[in-house]
Amino acid sequence: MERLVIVTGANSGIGLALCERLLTEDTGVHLCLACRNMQRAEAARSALQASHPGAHVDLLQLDVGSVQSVLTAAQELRARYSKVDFLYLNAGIMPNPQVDFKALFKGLFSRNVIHMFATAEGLLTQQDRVNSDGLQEVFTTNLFGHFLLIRELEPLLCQSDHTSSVIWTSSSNARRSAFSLEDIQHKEGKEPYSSSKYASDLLSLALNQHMNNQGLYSSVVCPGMVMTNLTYGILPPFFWTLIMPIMWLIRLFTNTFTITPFNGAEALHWLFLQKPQSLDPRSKYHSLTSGLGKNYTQPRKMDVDDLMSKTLYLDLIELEKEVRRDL
Ligand SMILES: NC(=O)C1=CN([C@@H]2O[C@H](COP(=O)(O)OP(=O)(O)OC[C@H]3O[C@@H](n4cnc5c(N)ncnc54)[C@H](OP(=O)(O)O)[C@@H]3O)[C@@H](O)[C@H]2O)C=CC1
Ligand SMILES: CC(C)CCC[C@@H](C)[C@H]1CC[C@H]2C3=C(CC[C@]12C)[C@@]1(C)CCC(=O)[C@@H](C)[C@@H]1CC3
Repeated sequence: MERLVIVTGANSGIGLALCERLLTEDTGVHLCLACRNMQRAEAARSALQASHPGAHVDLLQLDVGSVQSVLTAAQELRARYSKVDFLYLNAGIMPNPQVDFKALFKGLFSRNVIHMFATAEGLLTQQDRVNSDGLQEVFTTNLFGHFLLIRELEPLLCQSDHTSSVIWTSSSNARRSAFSLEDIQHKEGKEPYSSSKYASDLLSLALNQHMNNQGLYSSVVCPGMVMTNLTYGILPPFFWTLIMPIMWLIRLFTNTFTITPFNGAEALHWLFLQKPQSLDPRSKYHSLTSGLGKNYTQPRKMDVDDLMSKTLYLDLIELEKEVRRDL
């Protein structure tokens, strides 16, 4: 039977590469590209249909950073479809990133150099802002908008005799110490990206605990270090041109430098082929590329605990009530 796959942030980078790979895997797949910019979404659909003539590709206007847009989009999805098989929560932002060059230089000569290149731990800060809903923008885009979308799509995701998969594009940059239950939106700190990605790891665990019995399974993925609009935004273009040979060289020493969106989409594609019941809710599934260019997926245990994940889940439900009240 035709499987319906919704991908947020599908017009570029890892999301678009995933769509390409899914159509190559299964020409019968029914894709829905959920994007904030319809011109870019149209361009993505044209590219997909050029390489896969006759492919079934729908478009949906969705800005996950806006509560009203999520509610409107979910209503449209409920009107269009009777069930959802895969929901890839892939849209994400890292606004105004700043590289700490002092830490980078220090790290280059430390024993942690590989870890530093794999996770960017301690290297990056961002400048967040408050959106028109009065919420932190990174938190809303990377986490809360997606949470609301799942809540709104429960009738399509949770059905008897049917399982559905929700797959978060998280990151190895997710770090417990960047996240606080006292400040889930990360209003205070300078690492909203890391905080939001750690929150997605916690939330995925909670979703499994609350919703597996309704047929919904959640997983998290790290695509590795991929050259996309998000990464190109971190340094000026001339700098990237300069260091690109170094990036390919680093790839020989770490399997996390997947570099191309096709490689980065490896774990997202791999999860499409698995039975959701067979997956480990406490593992993050990493896209990896060997020095010789072989792609593979590897589960790695996450630094998450049940109490934190449950508390975050309840806090998000509370926040959801508040934003609905304020609409
Ligand atoms: N690149 C990397 O090395 C890594 C990336 N990731 C994650 O992968 C995911 C995909 O990013 P990547 O492909 O790298 O980067 P891109 O910038 O290429 O893709 C991000 C996508 O998200 C969309 N998006 C951003 N904000 C919103 C919004 N408010 N509503 C709807 N869509 C939105 C973008 O749309 P638009 O074109 O309109 O901006 C774009 O399609 C992100 O979640 C990112 O955090 C994780 C680890 C590493
Ligand atoms: C001199 C060096 C060759 C310069 C490269 C330094 C940095 C700009 C990169 C080193 C590690 C990279 C990295 C990311 C972005 C660019 C670097 C900081 C990510 C943060 C991109 C988004 C993610 O989610 C992470 C998994 C990436 C981890 C590594």
